Amino acid sequence: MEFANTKTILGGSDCLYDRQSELKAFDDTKAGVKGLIDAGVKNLPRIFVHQQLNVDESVTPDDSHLSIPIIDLQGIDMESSLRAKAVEKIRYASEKWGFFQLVNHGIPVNVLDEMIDGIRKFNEQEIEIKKKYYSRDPTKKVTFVSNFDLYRLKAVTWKDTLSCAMFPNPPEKEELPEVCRDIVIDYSKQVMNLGLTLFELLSEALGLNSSHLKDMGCADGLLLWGHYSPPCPEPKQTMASSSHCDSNFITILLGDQMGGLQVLHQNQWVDLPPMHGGLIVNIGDFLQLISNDKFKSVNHRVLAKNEGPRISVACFMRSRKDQSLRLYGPIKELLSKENPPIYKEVSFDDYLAYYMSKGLDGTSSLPHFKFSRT
Ligand SMILES: O=C(O)CCC(=O)C(=O)O
Ligand SMILES: [Fe+2]
Repeated sequence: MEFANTKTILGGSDCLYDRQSELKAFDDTKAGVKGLIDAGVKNLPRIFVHQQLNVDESVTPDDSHLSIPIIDLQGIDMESSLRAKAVEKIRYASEKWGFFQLVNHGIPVNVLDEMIDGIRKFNEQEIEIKKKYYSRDPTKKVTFVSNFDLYRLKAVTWKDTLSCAMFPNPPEKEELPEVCRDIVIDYSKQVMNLGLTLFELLSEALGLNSSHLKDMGCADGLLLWGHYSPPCPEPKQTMASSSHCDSNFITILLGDQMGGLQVLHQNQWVDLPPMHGGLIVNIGDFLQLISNDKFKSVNHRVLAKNEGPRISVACFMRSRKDQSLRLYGPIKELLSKENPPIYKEVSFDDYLAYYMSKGLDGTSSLPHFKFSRT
């Protein structure tokens, strides 16, 4: 693959290039960013260069004021005072941070480690096997792809992703890659169970009946994304994930020990330090919408590193795909004269169509669905 000598078109003072061809050349390799490293690429191809990156303007929390809340789920089913404490902390975290970290969540640490290792094995196996999964077909339950929105992005991000739609209709076992199929099945089941508990706690944190969010279908679907970001030759010029908000209800995120995830809090990028055995939860746009802005879907991003690989697994809890036309609006029980609905009703499909058409440009899609009040 040739990146350096691609046709250059000069227009005005801007140096444009045949970007589409370079994107396509990269996509056609079906080998992702790992394929570039394997091919010995020493400089960052320009499709990956992000303009005006402020990667040095981040803060590493050294005091509790700037560290993401940690929620301990130990004993919450046995003791009502522990549950009340967890619910209160979840409410605070969901309102103020849109993110929290979970400990004692019930998924054994060896399962977490195996999940990370499964994604490593998938990416580090023979390219010919990986290539068979490379696809941008949204109807497929299992795909491997670099940058699902490759052709819409201003700059490509430094990562490859294995995507598995695991609930409500999981793929046949044989459809999942052999090197990680057992752990993908086991891990996603355990995350689904944890997700159900979290939706109970989130419902209670909103002052609703425990089963409210589950009954609305928030936990019907689970999409698992395993990200793999190999060592990057020029990490300060690109990102492993650009600034974005997730579109779904909640995301349950597992990271390895490399770090790199940052969350935008009070206008500062705050590092989320890796925590072995812990999980991260973040609120997505749809939960912000149905909670009428009580809970916040917050921008986050992942820095590229010159070491690695960095591996993470994001499980997106969302409604069933076959019910993606169901309309969601602010929950009636949360509304009052003082708290009128901020958003119109919208289906997940329509929301996603707008979210995707906008590309991950770092701005929220939510304002587009607000009632205009004059
Ligand atoms: O890799 C990470 O830590 C974050 C991934 C993420 O934000 C996403 O997949 O939406
Ligand atoms: Fe995300």
